[in-house]
Amino acid sequence: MIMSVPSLSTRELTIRFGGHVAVNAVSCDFHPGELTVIVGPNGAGKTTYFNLISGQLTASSGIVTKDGTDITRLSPSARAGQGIGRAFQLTNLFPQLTVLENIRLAVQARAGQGWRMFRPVSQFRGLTEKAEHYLERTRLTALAHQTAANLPHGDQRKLEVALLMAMEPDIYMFDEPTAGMSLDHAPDVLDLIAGIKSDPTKTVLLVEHKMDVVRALADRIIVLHNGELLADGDPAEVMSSQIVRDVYLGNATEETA
Ligand SMILES: Nc1ncnc2c1ncn2[C@@H]1O[C@H](COP(=O)(O)OP(=O)(O)OP(=O)(O)O)[C@@H](O)[C@H]1O
Repeated sequence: MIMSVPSLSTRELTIRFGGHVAVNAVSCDFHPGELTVIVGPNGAGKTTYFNLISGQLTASSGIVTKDGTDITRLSPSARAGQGIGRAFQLTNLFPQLTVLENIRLAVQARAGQGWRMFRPVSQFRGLTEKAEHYLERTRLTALAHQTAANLPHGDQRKLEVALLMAMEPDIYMFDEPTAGMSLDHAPDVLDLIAGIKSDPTKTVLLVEHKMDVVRALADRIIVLHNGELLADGDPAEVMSSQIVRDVYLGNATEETA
C-alpha cells in the first residue's frame, strides 16, 4: 500500500514543566482520510500533546510539521491559518449572537475578511448562503435564530462543530467531543465527526475516554502513557495488547518495578 504524505507529523515532540516531562519524544505521522483516537490514562499527556499541535503550548524540543512545513514556533492563530482546526468547548462561540450569526462570522473569517460584522450586502449574501450550508450539514437550521447562549449544551457542542467546519480546516482536532452531553445528543455529534472523516482530504485527531466512541470512529489508536507513545496501530490490536491492558489496569509500573 502506498501511504500518502503525512498531513501532520510530530518528531521527538517534548515539553517539560519544571522537572516533569509531560510529553516525551513523541513521533507520529497522521494522514488524510484517517481518524486517529488518542487514548491513555488520566495525566498521560493527551491534552498537552494536543496543545503542542494546535499551538497553545510551545515545545521544549522536537518539531511539528503540517504538510512538511515546520509550524513548531507558530502561534495558535497562525496554525489555524495553516489549516489546523481545533474544537474548543464554548470558547469559540459568541454567546450573545445567534447560531446563524456565529456560523457566518466563522465563514467570514475563513474567507479572509476578518471578524467584521458589517459588509456590503452582496458579499453578505454569499457568506450567508455558505453559513446556511453548514447549518444544514450540522442540522441546526431550526435553531438558526436562537441565541447561542440559550442553546442546550448538546446543541452548543454541535454549533462548535459547525464553526469548525465553516473554517474548512485540513486537520480536525476534537478533545472529548461528547463530554457532558446527554445520550440523545451524543450520536448527532458522532455522526458529524463520521461525516468529516468520510472526506478523504481531512485528517481527524480525537482525544477520547469513552470506549464506545473509540470503537465507533477509530481507524487507528495511539496510546500515551507518562507522556510517551506506548502503542500505535489498528484499534482492535492495540486495545487487546497486553501492554495497553496493563496500563488501563494500572499495573504497568508495578510490573516493571
Ligand atoms: N501547564 C502545566 N504546568 C505543569 N504541569 C502540567 C501543565 N499542563 C499539564 N501538566 C501536567 O502534564 C501531565 C499531562 O497532563 P494532560 O492534561 O496532558 O493529561 P491528559 O492525558 O490529557 O489527562 P486527562 O485524561 O486527565 O485529561 C499531567 O501530569 C499534568 O499535571
